[in-house]
Amino acid sequence: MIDIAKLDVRFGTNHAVRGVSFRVAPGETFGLVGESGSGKSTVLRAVAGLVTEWTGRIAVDGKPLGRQRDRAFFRLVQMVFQDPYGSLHPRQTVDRILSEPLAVHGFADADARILRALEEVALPRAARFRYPHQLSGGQRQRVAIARALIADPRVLLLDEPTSALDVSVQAEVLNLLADLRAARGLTCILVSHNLAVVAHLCGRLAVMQGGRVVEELDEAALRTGRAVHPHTQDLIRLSRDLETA
Ligand SMILES: Nc1ncnc2c1ncn2[C@@H]1O[C@H](COP(=O)(O)OP(=O)(O)OP(=O)(O)O)[C@@H](O)[C@H]1O
Repeated sequence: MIDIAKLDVRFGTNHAVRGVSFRVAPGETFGLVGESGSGKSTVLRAVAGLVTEWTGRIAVDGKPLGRQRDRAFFRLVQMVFQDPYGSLHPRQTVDRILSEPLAVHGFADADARILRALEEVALPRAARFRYPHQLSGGQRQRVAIARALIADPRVLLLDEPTSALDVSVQAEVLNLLADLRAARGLTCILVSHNLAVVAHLCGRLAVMQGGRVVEELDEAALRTGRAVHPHTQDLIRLSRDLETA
């Protein structure tokens, strides 16, 4: 369970997130959608402990989080970023990339876990000894997902996890994420500017504009296309345009 109440984030004079509140039930995938600069990533990064200039309340599994997080938190809550090239160390093999979190969290069965993780994200065993530049964009994102999951987190924060990928592999990675969160019972927040991507994975979502949540939609509203806020209508039109482009 993730509980966010009256979250405010300021970067100097820029009031980036303004009183955002929502709850994510255990095992649910909640979407945050909105145009560029609306504050989606900042909300996610505050939950992840990567942004510390926030006020309000963030709680995971009933436990309120402080601005500084400990090692136990980073085992529980993991994040996948948009650009796997940027988030994977270019001079580390996949084996090293996957070994590091296991060493940090003191796992003794690293070898078996790495092989299981590769299988889980449908990468061949041979990928273990490759460097990021020797993999395709989709394969790199699979490595980033494997790294996020290798120490068995409960919460997965996904920041535009498919937008840096070719259209042809976006659906593959989205389907992989859907399978993994179901198999592992993960609680997820998915951020995207593309409502179609969010609707694919999320039963509920919040629409952000100018740092605020302007509307929360559930599955029924998504299915019927009912959206009362004009900004949501704009996002629906935009994602249709992206689909047909
Ligand atoms: N580290 C930072 N320092 C200063 N300003 C920041 C920082 N991170 C984000 N901002 C500002 O906060 C606002 C919200 O940015 P944020 O990245 O959360 O938006 P977003 O909706 O995720 O946009 P995008 O889809 O383009 O990533 C923007 O005005 C941005 O410039």
